[in-house]
Amino acid sequence: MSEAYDVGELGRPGGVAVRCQGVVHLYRTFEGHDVVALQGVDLSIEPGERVAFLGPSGSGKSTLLTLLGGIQKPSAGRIFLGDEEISRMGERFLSRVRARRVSTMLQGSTRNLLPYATARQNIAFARLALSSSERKEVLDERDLLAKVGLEETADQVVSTMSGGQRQRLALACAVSTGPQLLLADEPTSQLSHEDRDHVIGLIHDLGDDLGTTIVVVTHQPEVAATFPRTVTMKGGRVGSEGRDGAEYVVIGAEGVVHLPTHLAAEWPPGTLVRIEPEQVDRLVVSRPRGEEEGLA
Ligand SMILES: Nc1ncnc2c1ncn2[C@@H]1O[C@H](COP(=O)(O)OP(=O)(O)OP(=O)(O)O)[C@@H](O)[C@H]1O
Repeated sequence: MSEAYDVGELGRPGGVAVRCQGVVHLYRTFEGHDVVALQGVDLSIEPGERVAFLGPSGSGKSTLLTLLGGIQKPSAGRIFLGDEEISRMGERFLSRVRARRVSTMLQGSTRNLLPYATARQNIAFARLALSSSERKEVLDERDLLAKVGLEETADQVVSTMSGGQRQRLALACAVSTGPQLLLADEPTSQLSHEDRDHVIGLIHDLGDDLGTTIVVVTHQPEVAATFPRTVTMKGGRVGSEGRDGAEYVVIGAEGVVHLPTHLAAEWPPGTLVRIEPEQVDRLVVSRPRGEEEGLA
């Protein structure tokens, strides 16, 4: 692998752009079958943008998040953070990206924390890979714990904390390295409404303060509604996107367009349609006359 990557250059304060080109990911099961989790994801996220990934179970949200976080490498396709292609980086560089530039909160707070350590010790552990000069650039531990409302709990052991406290600590650990990209898989599932709103509010506050690019996977409409952009995964691809409350379907590879979910049952696979350009920015999709009656 090239020695040219300067991971430090990825790490200027603020957010980083994320770009996926034709990303495919397969899992090999114990039985030797291949499961296609992602089948051609094209996606661009601007520096500092905040995006919620939505979609049915199994549509590939978590897989995409782990690829963006450099936890797994895609089977095919390319992923860029800024100008650097993480899908081609060797493990040595990738581990530095993970330690300093991208933080991933996995699903379930306990997977992100050391249960028998205190809040303070967890933050120290998350920062182990930072150099002494990098440590000077990141938020002071006391300020960080105060930001997430845990200043009184600094010396409390994680296993004695409530679910909301743990998730706030997991967030503090994730941002303690000053990442340019924060990825969070279902950070508010299994929390009370009050804790959910608190954690999501903190994620947005940190985005406001630090300019971090933020991607959150969620099944909760209340959480998705707080994000200016939503990306809905469908069958391992980006099916649709929401921008400022309006929903758009996304033209995929080879011009493929997913139907809006509420129409998919009415227009099943195999339905004949005619596509006519009405204007340069307007297409009309229609079934040939009589086709409606012909459908089951
Ligand atoms: N480790 C694995 N081994 C084999 N198949 C896997 C593995 N992880 C995920 N998959 C499969 O890949 C596909 C995408 O899974 P993924 O977890 O990314 O979807 P998801 O949209 O995050 O689902 P959920 O909302 O349930 O978390 C699914 O078919 C899933 O069964």
